[in-house]
Amino acid sequence: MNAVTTRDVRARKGGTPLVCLTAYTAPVARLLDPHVDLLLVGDSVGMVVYGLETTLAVSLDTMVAHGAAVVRSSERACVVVDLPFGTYQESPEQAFRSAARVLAESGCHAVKLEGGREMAETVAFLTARGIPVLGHVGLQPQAVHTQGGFRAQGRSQEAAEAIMADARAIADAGAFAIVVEGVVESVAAEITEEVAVPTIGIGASARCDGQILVTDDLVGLSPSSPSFVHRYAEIGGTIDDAAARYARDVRERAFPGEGNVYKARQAAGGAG
Ligand SMILES: Nc1nc(=O)c2c([nH]1)NC[C@@H]1CN(c3ccc(C(=O)N[C@@H](CCC(=O)O)C(=O)O)cc3)CN21
Ligand SMILES: CC(C)C(=O)C(=O)O
Ligand SMILES: [Mg+2]
Repeated sequence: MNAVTTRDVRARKGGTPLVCLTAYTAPVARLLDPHVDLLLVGDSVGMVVYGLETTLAVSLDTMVAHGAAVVRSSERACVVVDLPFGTYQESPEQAFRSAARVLAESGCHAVKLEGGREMAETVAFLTARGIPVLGHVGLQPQAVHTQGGFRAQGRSQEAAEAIMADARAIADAGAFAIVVEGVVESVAAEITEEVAVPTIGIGASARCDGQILVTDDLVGLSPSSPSFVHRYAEIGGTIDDAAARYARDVRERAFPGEGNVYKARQAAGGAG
């Protein structure tokens, strides 16, 4: 089991900001693990890795497969796996079955689910039965069709109060932390002040107890990224350059060279 537990995450309320990133694959998990407190196997995998337009079509099997890869390739970070659309909203019992499968088959520490007051009963049901839950309020990508697209939430006083009530309900139900996505700074600040567990912001200002980003956005692998992202690298350009040089070398027969071929064995009795 990885070193950072969900209890450690919860205890960081008001302390050094929690460093969180998404990971979907073994090589990326291995690289990020020493640097972060929490690795999220997000259902954004559907958009980022599988080229889907939304996260809605991501299956539990997909989350289990990527979750297991990330768990196998990390030793420090707390690993959390998103429950995908349609695998938890129906009832607390459905959520428990889905979450139990994810924990058993991936080896992760916790699950994340989107939603506010309507999901509080489910969060309490899971936490009472041994499954730590990370909440997710504000912009909820699985609610893209009811929230009017991937757009900032809580801009009116009324909407801000609704998100505040959602965060409070999820925290009171036992979530160990809450992702707060796509809200203005004043709303993030108020939630962070009011709820007892850490807030982890994405596009929600610095007034949170931690931050999370999609790693492909961070490193410049996504073709485009939301405006709140800072691209710390441009890996896309590096891959483009490598592919262009490889293509040129193959066409010019400059690759493979002398050092890139298997040598025939000098065995007695001739070729082999
Ligand atoms: N690559 C990637 N990064 C993400 O942060 C991310 C995903 N994919 N997929 C799942 C969700 C969807 N999210 C998104 C997707 C798009 C915007 C976006 O385009 N936002 C606009 C503003 C839109 C508005 O408020 O009207 C922006 O410019 O930031 C934001 C969050 C966050 N998540
Ligand atoms: C953006 C984060 C919070 C997420 O839910 C995901 O990557 O799926
Ligand atoms: Mg997600």
